[in-house]
Amino acid sequence: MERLRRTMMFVPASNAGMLRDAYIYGADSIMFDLEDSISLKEKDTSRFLVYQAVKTIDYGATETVVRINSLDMGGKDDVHAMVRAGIDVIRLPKTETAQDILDVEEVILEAERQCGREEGSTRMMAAIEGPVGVLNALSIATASRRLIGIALGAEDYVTSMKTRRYPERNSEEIFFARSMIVHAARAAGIAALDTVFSDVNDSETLRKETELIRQLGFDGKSVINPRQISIVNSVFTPTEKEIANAVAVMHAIEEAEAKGSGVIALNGKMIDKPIVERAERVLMLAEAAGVYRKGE
Ligand SMILES: CC(=O)SCCNC(=O)CCNC(=O)[C@H](O)C(C)(C)COP(=O)(O)OP(=O)(O)OC[C@H]1O[C@@H](n2cnc3c(N)ncnc32)[C@H](O)[C@@H]1OP(=O)(O)O
Ligand SMILES: O=C([O-])CC(=O)C(=O)O
Ligand SMILES: [Mg+2]
Repeated sequence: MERLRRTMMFVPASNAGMLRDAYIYGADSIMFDLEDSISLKEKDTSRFLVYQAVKTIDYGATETVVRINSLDMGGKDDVHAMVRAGIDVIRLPKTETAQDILDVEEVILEAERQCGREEGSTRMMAAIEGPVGVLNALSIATASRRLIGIALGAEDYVTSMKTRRYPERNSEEIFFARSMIVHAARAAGIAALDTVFSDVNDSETLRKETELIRQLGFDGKSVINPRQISIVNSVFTPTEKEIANAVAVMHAIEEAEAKGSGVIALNGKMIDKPIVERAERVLMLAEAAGVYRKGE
């Protein structure tokens, strides 16, 4: 079954209390940040705090991700510590080329060998946060078998594009980047993850933005605050109506197949292979989210 990645919550690694409690809020993944939310002075202590947290806290089914620094800014030490601690996924920020991925992968492999961790078991994801990365999205997404997904980092992206974010105007300034990322991820068969929404008090706009990215085909979104989790999770969880429709589609196609046909009408709408595939995916996501059980 596909792993749910509806929400990936950033947790500043300098905050021991947040590191301890981060998994209780129900995000599918938690992402310890060693990069831009950490001041230069705090980098070493933050790395040590995450190392201790990942080694000693049982995060249960929650996926653990760490956002490292670039390799020339402490990223090598980040990778070694995180691989040793047993992190699930290493996220490379500001990825520009496939070579960036290969360079980090080399350090990961070296770290796995040094600490006796199974080779290949540390997964990776790449954040794309600038025009070069956006234009290279497909080669980045296909650079390594370790990659579980690619993500947009829109705050850095709009800064390098000399604009800002306009969530109140349908975010047209990031539509091209989002489209490139979702296409590259789908072409590579990995997850597409959207960027953060930074106004933690504006739940209405967050919901609208999440509905838009679901419409574009994304799997989930990064969040920065526990209050954002239930909103994003609910948008990415199939509704009762969607589940009932998917079940009806599966019944209809079974009926058609029993009669030797691959097409049938359901309430006036044609059902054939791609519609059945979509229904199967709705049921798989619903099952993974615990709102549906096969056979119901
Ligand atoms: C562009 C980028 O790079 S984005 C990625 C980097 N940025 C980050 O990681 C920021 C993460 N988020 C935060 O630091 C905070 O949520 C802020 C600064 C945005 C808002 O802070 P606050 O207004 O204090 O948050 P709020 O009052 O909602 O906090 C409520 C509770 O949730 C906890 N909490 C808030 N954010 C987080 C988080 N990201 N992870 C874990 N716990 C959190 C708080 O510690 C607090 O816990 P408590 O009730 O036990 O004291
Ligand atoms: O990756 C993210 O969503 C957060 C981030 O660093 C950015 O937007 O620049
Ligand atoms: Mg960024």
